[in-house]
Amino acid sequence: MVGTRTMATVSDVPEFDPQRYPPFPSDIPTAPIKKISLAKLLSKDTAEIDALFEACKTYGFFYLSTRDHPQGEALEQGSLNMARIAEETFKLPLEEKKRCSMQNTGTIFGYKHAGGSKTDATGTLDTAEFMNTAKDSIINNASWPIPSTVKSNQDLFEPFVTTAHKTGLGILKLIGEKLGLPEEEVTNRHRITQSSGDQVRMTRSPPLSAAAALEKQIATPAHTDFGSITLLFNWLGGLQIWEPEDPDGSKFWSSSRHSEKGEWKYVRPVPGYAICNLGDAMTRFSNGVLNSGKHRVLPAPGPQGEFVRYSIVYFVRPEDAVPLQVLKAEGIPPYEGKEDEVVKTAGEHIVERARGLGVDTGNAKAVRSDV
Ligand SMILES: O=C(O)CCC(=O)C(=O)O
Ligand SMILES: [Fe+2]
Repeated sequence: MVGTRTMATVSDVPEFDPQRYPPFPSDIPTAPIKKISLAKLLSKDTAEIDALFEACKTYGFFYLSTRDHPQGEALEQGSLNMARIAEETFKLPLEEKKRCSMQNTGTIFGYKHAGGSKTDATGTLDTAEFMNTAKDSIINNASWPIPSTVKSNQDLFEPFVTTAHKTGLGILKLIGEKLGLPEEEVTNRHRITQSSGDQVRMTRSPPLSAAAALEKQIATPAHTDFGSITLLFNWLGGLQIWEPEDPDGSKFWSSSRHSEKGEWKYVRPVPGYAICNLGDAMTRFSNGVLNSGKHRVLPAPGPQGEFVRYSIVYFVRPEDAVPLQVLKAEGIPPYEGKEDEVVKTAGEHIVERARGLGVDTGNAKAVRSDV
């Protein structure tokens, strides 16, 4: 395989080419996250919904099948289209990528160059490039700058965004039902027509280097996603999730994720499955019942580490105007904080997170109100 790669000229060989990737090593411990069938969820299979709910209360991560229902097949095909566009996008001249930089949008939409954030206290820089395209640029004519490769492929973005949003929302509704939330409590917070932080993220990070320690090659540092649910497509390993040592020692898994005790476990990429995880908004809405799992990305281990790594992510987030507060339902412990606590909206929270990433959000509110 590698032989063919070195014989061909660089431009002949796509970087994103899952056919060429060797399997994930069989001798590395991986996180035991559950496989959930999209077809069974869509047919309201109660045992499958119970398994989904259990996954969301523990790891907050699960595999979602993409080959047992046409909706899943559309998602998988869409993710492949997105990854091919990602390769074209990252090859664009730096000026074109910087025209769309997060600094220019003043928010989390747009381009982040590799090395845009720190991965540890000694200032080691991350190695992943991101291009984030707002759902609202695709569906609702928002005027954020987008690169030429996204503009010329709007016809491929549109069905991917629509299907990913519909799939994510469908899962959120099932989880909401288990918590005792009426369906509209979930749907009215995630309408595709409303301004939100939903986005398609394309990522690219370099192969494993023998010259540096693994901890100095972090593509994306430890974080939790801050929306409601994330649909992730990756073809090479490298994603790790945090497994707390004693999750039952805390009242909820969601609080044990802050524990210093535990270990990072790789998530094996499995053909025919997306990886889904909940974000912080769901932990907040459910007062800690649901877990937004901590994770990070390293270069892929073993022979997979020879390849440039791409991933495609769709983030479903609450509408900008939604207050991030505990919801009332039978399955949610009542909020015990101050009644008069100032509650942030999802839109405000996003501006804060962007600032945390070093983005100058000085005029972010003015820009966002254009949407
Ligand atoms: O690339 C991956 O596998 C995960 C990316 C991720 O966690 C993120 O973009 O939030
Ligand atoms: Fe993430």
